[in-house]
Amino acid sequence: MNDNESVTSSKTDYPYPDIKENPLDEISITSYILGTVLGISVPWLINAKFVGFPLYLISLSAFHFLEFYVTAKFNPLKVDSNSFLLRNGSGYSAAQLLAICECLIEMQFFSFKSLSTFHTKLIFGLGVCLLVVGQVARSTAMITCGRSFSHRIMQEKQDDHQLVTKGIYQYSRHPSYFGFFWWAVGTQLICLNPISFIVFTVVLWSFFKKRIQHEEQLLIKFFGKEYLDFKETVGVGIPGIH
Ligand SMILES: C[S@@+](CC[C@H](N)C(=O)[O-])C[C@H]1O[C@@H](n2cnc3c(N)ncnc32)[C@H](O)[C@@H]1O
Repeated sequence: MNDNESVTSSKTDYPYPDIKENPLDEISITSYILGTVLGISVPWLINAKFVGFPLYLISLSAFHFLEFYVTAKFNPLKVDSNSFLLRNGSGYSAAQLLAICECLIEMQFFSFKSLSTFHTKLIFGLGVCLLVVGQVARSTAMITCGRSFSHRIMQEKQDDHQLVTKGIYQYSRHPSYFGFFWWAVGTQLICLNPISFIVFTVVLWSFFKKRIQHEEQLLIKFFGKEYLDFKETVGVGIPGIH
């Protein structure tokens, strides 16, 4: 076996992910914790006073696991321990903490945290739909974009960076942001969290608006008219972001 063969998977052309960027102890512990949260939350659904909270924990652990898994499977050259997206900035951690505290406090002290009325059932049902659509869109976008996807915005065009306009990109030109936004809004609807619903919607809307503007300036620099034509014909799917 020569040096090249020793680092190349026999099933794909991809070199093995960089081991220095992928501390195996950290990755295995993170996966274990996410699996534990999922493992505790699934049986909790059966006897929970309010199913929104364990369902939220399930969607949160599945989301962060899938961020790493899909990157590792479909874009292995870009996978690293940050691919779980758990270190997604202090604002993101604070928002998730707020959502957990709000849900637990309101479950204790407020009667609206139950699926006993038509309105709460409707909000909960809408939340489940949004989080499923959001998660499917997010993971499908990462798979479709493949090697051109990166959690960090590329400031320089990489040799293997190709403009993706097919598959789910025919319906949204930023399907992973579309997915993230609606998934996050959906999580707050299933929790029946009025405060966090407003906070998540406003903060994520402003975040993606700025991010898309910045990302598109670079994409126009990389792909010129090809990107301008794409921008002209395909929308984003987040209200107020064009
Ligand atoms: C976090 S990914 C998000 C991709 C896209 N904005 C989305 O929501 O699906 C960011 C990277 O994807 C690249 N990117 C964005 N749109 C792309 C497209 N249509 N084709 C190829 N690369 C794209 C950007 O250059 C950036 O480095």
